[in-house]
Amino acid sequence: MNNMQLQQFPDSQTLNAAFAEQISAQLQDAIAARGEAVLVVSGGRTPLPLFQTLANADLDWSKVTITLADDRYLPDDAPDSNERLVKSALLQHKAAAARFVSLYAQADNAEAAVPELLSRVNGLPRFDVVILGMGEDGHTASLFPCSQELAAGLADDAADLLATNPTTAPYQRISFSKKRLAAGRAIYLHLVGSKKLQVLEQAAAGTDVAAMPIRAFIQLTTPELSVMYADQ
Ligand SMILES: O=C1O[C@H](COP(=O)(O)O)[C@@H](O)[C@H](O)[C@H]1O
Repeated sequence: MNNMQLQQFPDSQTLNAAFAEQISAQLQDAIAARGEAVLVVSGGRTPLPLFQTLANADLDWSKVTITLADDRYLPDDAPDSNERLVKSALLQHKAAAARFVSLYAQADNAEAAVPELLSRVNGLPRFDVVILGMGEDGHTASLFPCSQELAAGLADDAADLLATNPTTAPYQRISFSKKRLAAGRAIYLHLVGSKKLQVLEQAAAGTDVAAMPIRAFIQLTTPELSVMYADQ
């Protein structure tokens, strides 16, 4: 069963302007209702221009906590660290006042870092806005179809986060579980490029979540997944 809502934009500049406005309005509503807001973002290549736009949003960022849906298990100065991207593009300008919760802790490997990271994220309230990305294999966050940990990451009784070991992508990963992400008040999927739309259509046409983990979010009903898409 697919319940997603697709918002299609003529280009990514128009998408980013509208998306940043929507996100700030939802964070503002959360602050008005509960005194704070939690924003979960993704890494990879897609979100950079969105982050640059959102960083200038007029919002009381000091009441906003930002974390990542997932990260590569890398220190924050590594070129492929999602945290590095967030710090350099989103936690700037007005958004520099936000609190950032990192998914990196120094340990022998990602699995060994999980207990400390779990205690770091345990106190976070329900996420107000979750922005997911998607890979061409249908992975989202770091819930990869190829990884042995996928079932644990998709389980209804999953812990908030886990280490994953993709075999088709570099680096060990730390990922929030489907359960924790899907409990968000608003859940978006941010896609740019026709190849990504084809992958989404392929995902929407089937039901096997293990084959394409993004399906776990396409199937959500409360809230429905909002897809923000532009061809380029
Ligand atoms: O590895 C990752 O990939 C996905 C998709 O990234 P993109 O470069 O195709 O936009 C991303 O959502 C995730 O956060 C990241 O760790």
